[in-house]
Amino acid sequence: MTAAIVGCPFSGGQPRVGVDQGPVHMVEAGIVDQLTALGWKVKFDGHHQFEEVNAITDPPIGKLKNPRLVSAVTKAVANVVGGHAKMGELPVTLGGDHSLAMGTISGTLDAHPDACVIWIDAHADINTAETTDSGNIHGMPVSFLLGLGSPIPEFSWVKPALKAERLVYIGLRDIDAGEKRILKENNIKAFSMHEVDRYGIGKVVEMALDHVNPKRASPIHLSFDVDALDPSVAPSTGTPVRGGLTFREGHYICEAIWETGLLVALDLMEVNPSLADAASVKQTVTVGCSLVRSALGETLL
Ligand SMILES: N[C@](CCCC[B-](O)(O)O)(CCN1CCC(O)CC1)C(=O)O
Ligand SMILES: [Mn+2]
Ligand SMILES: [Mn+2]
Ligand SMILES: [Mn+2]
Repeated sequence: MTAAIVGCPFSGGQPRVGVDQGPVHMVEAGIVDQLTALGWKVKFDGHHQFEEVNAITDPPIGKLKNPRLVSAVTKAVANVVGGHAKMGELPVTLGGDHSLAMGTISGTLDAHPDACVIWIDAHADINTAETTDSGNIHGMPVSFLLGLGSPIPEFSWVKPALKAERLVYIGLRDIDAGEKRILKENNIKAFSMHEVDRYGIGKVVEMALDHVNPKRASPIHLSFDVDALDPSVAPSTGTPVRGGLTFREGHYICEAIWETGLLVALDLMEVNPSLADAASVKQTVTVGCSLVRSALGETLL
């Protein structure tokens, strides 16, 4: 089995400096060797460079910031991820901000049209151009993938290839008013931290899989935003929210999804190695690498 590390040093979907260095720190922490030690054949052809894309002038479109940059980069990522998937490889995309998931999931759905998406996050990332308050596109990728909101010409390449019933969230606890409306209107299944507390992570993952993958027959794209974890576990991230997943809950999700044998793509997003002291940065990078290993088969026994 081949894992393709897709390093995406990209921060255009949000305003905080540093999240583009997330992939660099994870590779420097040894994720390639760690996956090789697990038995994976690992492809890493260097981090994807987006400088040439940075050059374009890119005034906001409505509230959306860096729209042309985000569109161009995520389109490139879609081609890269889709290409690896079509070669039967497992793309492991290291972010970089979560707007990248517009590209990774587009790529996965191109190769695996019947894939389902399990989105681990404190946030729903489902704002449309009409509902966003920040204009930061890392809060919007899911709306593009579902084809919600008014079409934006600069994003016309994004096909609404994701069906609402093929999407499930775990870890939600900071949802904007507009997003709450969108989740309800589209009957999107979401297990917030309340459900995690109430049922326990084991039952929540089982219910999430029962919802999007009842026969355990569809490929799974796991999109993991490290801010789903409690800030005490992953402090160095752009939009931390208290009351998150424990270290073990985060790892259980990855272990349980690996156990299905259905994982076809993984995103590990929003590690920003410039937002905390050295020890906290190291902790966050280390947790990110550990989650990737667990999603790719590392077990405790
Ligand atoms: N929903 C937020 C946060 C998105 C986070 C994206 B990520 O990939 O990290 O999941 C806005 C959050 N909002 C900002 C102002 C606060 O007062 C309330 C929360 C947005 O900017 O759309
Ligand atoms: Mn590549
Ligand atoms: Mn996110
Ligand atoms: Mn988030």
